Amino acid sequence: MATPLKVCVTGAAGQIAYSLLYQIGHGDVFGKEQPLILTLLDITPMMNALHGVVMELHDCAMTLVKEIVPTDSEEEAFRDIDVAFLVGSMPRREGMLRKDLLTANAKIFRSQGLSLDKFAKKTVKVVVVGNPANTNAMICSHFAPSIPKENFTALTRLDHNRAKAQIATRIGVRSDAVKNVVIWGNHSSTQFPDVSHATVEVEGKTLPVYEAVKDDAWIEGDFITTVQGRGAAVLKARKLSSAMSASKAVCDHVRDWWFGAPQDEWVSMAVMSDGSYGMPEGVVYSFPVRVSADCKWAIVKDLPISDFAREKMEKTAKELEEEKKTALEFLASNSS
Ligand SMILES: NC(=O)c1ccc[n+]([C@@H]2O[C@H](COP(=O)([O-])OP(=O)(O)OC[C@H]3O[C@@H](n4cnc5c(N)ncnc54)[C@H](O)[C@@H]3O)[C@@H](O)[C@H]2O)c1
Ligand SMILES: O=C(O)CC[C@H](O)C(=O)O
Repeated sequence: MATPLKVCVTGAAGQIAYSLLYQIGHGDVFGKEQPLILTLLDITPMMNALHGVVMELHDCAMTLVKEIVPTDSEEEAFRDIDVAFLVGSMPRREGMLRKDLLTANAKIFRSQGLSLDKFAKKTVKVVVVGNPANTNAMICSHFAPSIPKENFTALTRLDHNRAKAQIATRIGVRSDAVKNVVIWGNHSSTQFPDVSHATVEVEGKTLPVYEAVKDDAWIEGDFITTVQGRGAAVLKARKLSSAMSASKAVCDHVRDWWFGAPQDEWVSMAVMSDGSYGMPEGVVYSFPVRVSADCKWAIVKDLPISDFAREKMEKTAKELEEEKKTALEFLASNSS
């Protein structure tokens, strides 16, 4: 049997983790042959609830899970880990602005960046889910300088899945018939869900999405605002943020990173910008990426960009630059 992979989930007593942990333990992310050691981090007041989650994980009788370590210590949670799912943070409640989250959560990601730098393997792969996910990933990477920048990503796969589902429903096909949508930028209401390069298979024929939908006004209007506002709409309806669809998307993101995404398709991942498409370097920006079987992602280059698209891509980039400035200034004046 393979050596166990050491995987950490933070926010392990929260609602996303409650769905996510079963999927990881069941082999949906790292495969059905990969044994796992799970380290579960949450804050001290949540330790009782976390013990309940551990009891349930045991009761799932999952053959791949060799050991479960619940803890409120970052050192214990991150020591020698291969993969980190950074879910733990305060979610937005109704009435809160995203900006409120920035300062509430920035300190968490500074602390976790510093601890990853000290305790995790240098090859650790990190996906940040806790909001504002892109900027939290930037902070984490900033405070973990000994870990390569390409090992830090943030989740925009939920937005990617939402975009695919909206198009598939509109055309009346399965969601896997829709390929190569792109989420550009921030996991926020400024994100740009773009289907100008996307295709859909309808009755055995591959068509551009624009041609199959035959309603440019919808694609450039309601489709975009629906995807941009989907998280807020779920929050309004449930009074809690999306957890089932978020955990499914986290699994899609890390499984594709681990095993490679299908070669005829790209996926959206928020990664450290290298300036591609003229977007600013040093912010964690969602791009279309191809992922190879050796766990390496690469931004898809040279897609033609219309004036309509560029304006939207720049707007979301500007928001990320502002978030970065606010977060780093806040952390500089709040040193503990
Ligand atoms: N990127 C996305 O697509 C996406 C989608 C949905 C939700 N989210 C975000 O994911 C985060 C978690 O959502 P949730 O619904 O599971 O929230 P939740 O409140 O149910 O759970 C969050 C958990 O994190 C824990 N936590 C807080 N500070 C911590 C710390 N320093 N270390 C470890 N754990 C800590 C809390 O105690 C809690 O158990 C939120 O920020 C939410 O906005 C992101
Ligand atoms: O707080 C929000 O508006 C969004 C919550 C979450 O990130 C989502 O996309 O479902």
